[in-house]
Order: sequence, then structure tokens, then C-alpha cells
Amino acid sequence: MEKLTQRTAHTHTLLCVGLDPIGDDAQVTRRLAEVIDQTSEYAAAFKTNLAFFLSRENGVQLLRDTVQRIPESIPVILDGKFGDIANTADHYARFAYDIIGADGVTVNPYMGDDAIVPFARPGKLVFVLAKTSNKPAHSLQDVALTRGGYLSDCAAQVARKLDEEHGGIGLVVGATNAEAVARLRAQSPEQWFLVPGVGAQGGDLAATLRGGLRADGSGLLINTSRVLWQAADAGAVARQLVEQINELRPVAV
Ligand SMILES: O=c1ccn([C@@H]2O[C@H](COP(=O)(O)O)[C@@H](O)[C@H]2O)c(=O)[nH]1
Repeated sequence: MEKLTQRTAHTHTLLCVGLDPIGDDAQVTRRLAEVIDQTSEYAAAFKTNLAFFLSRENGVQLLRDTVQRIPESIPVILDGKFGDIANTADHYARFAYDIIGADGVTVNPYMGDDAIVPFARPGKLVFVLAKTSNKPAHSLQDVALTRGGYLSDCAAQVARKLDEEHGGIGLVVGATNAEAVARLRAQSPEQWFLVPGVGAQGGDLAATLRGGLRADGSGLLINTSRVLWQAADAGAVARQLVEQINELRPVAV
């Protein structure tokens, strides 16, 4: 958390560079190095999606090498959407932090607190899925509760409680539903939100920032993955995104 706060404050960026590598082994190794090297100066964080690495024969080694190439001052979030009983979650946490060297993870809260707590280590970032960016998410996450609110609010409530107890717990909230971003920000005014859905999924950047920024003009990590991977000049696209985000931030940082 400290690393993320320092990074965003010192570099004036809320951009999270997503690494979802596609291509043959030689292309992927070369492109990962290019995207990391071209975008690092604009990145508040990197997000590596575990599935894109595990689908390759040498995936775990490639993931370790990728994390090692990222400058130490930039947090790396392993997007594994982990979620299992504590005994098993503990092994996922060891994989993410001790084997891969990630600074944070994404976690699916469906199994409850014990699926999340093993990831809450000092200095680590845990982003709990609350309102995801995919359209069909509504079938579960928008279920209305008899006590009021939605299932996604319940996930946010659990994450908030765990953040108070352990620290370092944020939310995943998709940019494809700006109303949900604003609703969850009203409920969780202090936590970090990891926000996928800008770019290939068509999320509304301006509305997301309007509803999702904290009072201090920070608190969001705006992720984009395919757009950067496919860009002729990933550095230029990253710079444009950072400029766009900063123009829309009420606090000039
Ligand atoms: O709600 C969610 C949670 C995670 N993701 C992941 O983020 C990136 C988005 O990639 P784009 O190419 O920018 O669409 C990808 O790794 C997803 O698995 C998400 O999209 N939505």
C-alpha cells in the first residue's frame, strides 16, 4: 500500500498497465519486454493476468521473469481472482508473493472472509472482486438483498471490514458501470479501487473518474490491457491515457 501510494504521488499517474500476453513464445517474450520498458514511466502499477501465463508451457517462469523486469518501485498485481478455503488460499498466497514476487493479488470473495484473509500480509495489496466489468456480472452481483443494496455491496462491506482489521484491502470495480463505481465509492470512501474495463471493453473513463476518485483525487488504478499490448507505440498510448486521466482529476497532483 505504501509502495502504491508513493508511486502514484511521485509520478502523478493512476494508470495500471495490464499484461495479458498473446502470441508465440518468442513474440511474447519480446513484446512483454517492450511494453514494460515503454510504459514503466507512466505506470502506477502493473497487472499480470495469471491465465495468460498459465496457458503457456513455461508460464510460471515467464511470469517470474516478467515481474523481475518491472522496476522495483512499481507495484505488481497478480490478477488470479483467487478464492478458496483458507488452507488452500494460503498456498495461493505463497505462490503469488513468495514464488512470483507480486505485491498484490485479486481475490474472489464468494467463499467469504477466509478466502481473503490469507492474502492480507503486511505491505501487500488485496483487491476483492465487488462489481466486475463483464456484462453478465449483473446476474449475481446485482441481486437485490432483502436488507437493501446488492450482492456487490455485500462484497464491498466484507472488504471494508477486512481492510479495517488488516489494512491493504481494496476493491475491483469495473469501469463499464459508472453508477456502480459511484455507489461503491460512496460506501467505501478510503479504499483503493482497481478498475478494469477502460479501452477494449468500452468503459467510460470520465464517468468512472467522476464517481470513483477519492476526495484526495486519487484511490483509483485505471487498468487497460489489450489496448497497450496491441499498440504500435505502447509508451505513447500510456502517456496519452495518463494525460487524459490527470485532466479529469479535480486535484492537480
Ligand atoms: O472485472 C474485471 C476484473 C478483471 N478484469 C481483467 O482486466 C483485464 C482487462 O483487459 P482489457 O484488455 O483492458 O479489457 C483482463 O486481464 C481481465 O481479465 C476485467 O476485465 N474485469
